[in-house]
Amino acid sequence: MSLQSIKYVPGKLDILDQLLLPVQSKYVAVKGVEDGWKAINKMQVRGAPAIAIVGCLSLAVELLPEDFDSKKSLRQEIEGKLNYLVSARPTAVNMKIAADELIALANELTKDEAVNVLEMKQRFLHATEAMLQKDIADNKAIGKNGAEAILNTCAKDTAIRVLTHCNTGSLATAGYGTALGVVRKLHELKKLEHVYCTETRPYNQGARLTAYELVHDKLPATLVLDSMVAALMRAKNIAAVVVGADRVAANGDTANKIGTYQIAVVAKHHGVPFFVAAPLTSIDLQIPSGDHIIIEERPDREMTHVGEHRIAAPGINCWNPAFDVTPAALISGIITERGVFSPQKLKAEISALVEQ
Ligand SMILES: CSC[C@@H](O)[C@@H](O)C(=O)COP(=O)(O)O
Repeated sequence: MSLQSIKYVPGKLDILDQLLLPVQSKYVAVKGVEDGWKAINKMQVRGAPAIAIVGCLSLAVELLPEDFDSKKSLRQEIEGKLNYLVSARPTAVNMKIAADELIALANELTKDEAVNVLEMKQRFLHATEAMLQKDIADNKAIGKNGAEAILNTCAKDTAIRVLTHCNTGSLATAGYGTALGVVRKLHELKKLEHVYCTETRPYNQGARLTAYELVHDKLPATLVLDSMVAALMRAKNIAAVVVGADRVAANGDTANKIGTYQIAVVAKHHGVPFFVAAPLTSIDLQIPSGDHIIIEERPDREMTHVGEHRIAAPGINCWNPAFDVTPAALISGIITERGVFSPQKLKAEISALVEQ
């Protein structure tokens, strides 16, 4: 079974259908933007970084065979299609940030008189293709920074037991993973005694995807239900929690998979450090706090059914927000490829980095 969620060569994009995992490992072709939008919306691909990469590469696949009579028409096509892709899922910011950067590039190339329409298309395609390699490099740096941060909170030679939520691994990214990259790095350093992963109802990213990755990579791991987190912290001496992010606001408030907030509350009660691991492309300095994050609500069916089998009483009302916002005050550190930031200093320190 494969752990590569995205396969791309110029003109051809295939994604591992995450709706079928772990029972079936099947790749589906994404032939253009419409396929990309549907794959993201239906969650055949999911996880904030993977959503952005698949969205942008779906546009690359569509543009490759097309001819444009002017840079203006190419620019219009790029802008319209990217904005459409942003609308597939609202909470994760990575697709929006990627779209803004690529639209800015298209604007720049349109104005540059030394660049013709063919060159403009080539330069645009290269920019989208570069996202795959950059994401893996960023994740490796996140893994290293996060492992160091967790080791720094523990006495020397302590056996590290960590808890993670949702799926943030190879399947949610171009490879290696963010929070799961931190866990992988601890294991590579021979410092990981055990990782616990939550089931992550209702879509079961933990039980289906994270558990699949952990078994595949032979990490010492145990699955727990979402309702077991407090008991787990009391019984198993958890050294740290590490989770991913869909959007981090300027004040450090973090939207992530539903259930993250209650894990952070429980971690605070037990004095367990709670880390968020995310690339800079998940950080939205444009919004002051988590109150401005749109939380996606998903169909009732994800709660009432497991596969084709109904588990909830027919007729019951459901509320199914896919994400929640963990207040910055509950977060010990935000681990990025450029270092670990305290939520309170995030905006100032990241702005200074970006200006460098
Ligand atoms: C590296 S993935 C980070 C987050 O996107 C992840 O924790 C998460 O919440 C994914 O939600 P999903 O609804 O599966 O796309």
